[in-house]
Amino acid sequence: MNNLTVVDNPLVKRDITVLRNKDTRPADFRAALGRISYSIAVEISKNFQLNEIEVVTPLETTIGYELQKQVVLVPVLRAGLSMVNSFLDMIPEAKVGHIGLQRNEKTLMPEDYYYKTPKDIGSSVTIVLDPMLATGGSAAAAFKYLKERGAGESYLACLIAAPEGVKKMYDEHPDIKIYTAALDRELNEVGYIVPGLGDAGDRTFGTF
Ligand SMILES: O=P(O)(O)OC[C@H]1O[C@H](OP(=O)(O)OP(=O)(O)O)[C@H](O)[C@@H]1O
Ligand SMILES: O=c1cc[nH]c(=O)[nH]1
Ligand SMILES: [Mg+2]
Repeated sequence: MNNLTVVDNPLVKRDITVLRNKDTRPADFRAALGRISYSIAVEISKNFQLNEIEVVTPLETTIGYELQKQVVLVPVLRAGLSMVNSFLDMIPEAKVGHIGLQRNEKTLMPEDYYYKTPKDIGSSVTIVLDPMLATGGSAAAAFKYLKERGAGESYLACLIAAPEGVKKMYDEHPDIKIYTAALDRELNEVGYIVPGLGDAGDRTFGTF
């Protein structure tokens, strides 16, 4: 599907392996997740438009560049939080909104518990951060909320995507470009991505 870019990079492949390993402890899990997030941020930033500006070096005046649009990062709580610092390192001028969603373990439907996004989202580039795209219910709900508030140019940054989630996003939000570090085989009978990495929130914060 043309809404999906799988970031192809040897360091990302190595770090996805660290994340998949069931014996990786939370500190190493967070570190690998942060390193992959840098690569995803770079890939997404290739879409950004620039304004030319003048910059005065110690020697002369020359052409420089600034981002045309404000960037708004929107981590989906909880697991998306672990991607924020890497994106902010790359885009320090970005604003950060938050969306709280938790999948109901029986119905697999997302249940919302928190929203806070900047007012000028309509003129910004919005990047939703969530390491896991499983059924796609959470991502689709996040973009529904953001579009209701006027979001325009928007991207989804994830680490592992399932084909089911990519399809749901394509069906409901075909304008959203998804960037992932891996496209996995399928969802299992309880809605987990396989081979996957388990529950990203639990593995990030040690809540198992
Ligand atoms: O595509 P979906 O089927 O909606 O599943 C993906 C969602 O599940 C995980 O969050 P979870 O509900 O486990 O919340 P948590 O981050 O607080 O653990 C993940 O971080 C996504 O938000
Ligand atoms: O495999 C999955 C599916 C949803 N959420 C996760 O954290 N992992
Ligand atoms: Mg979870």
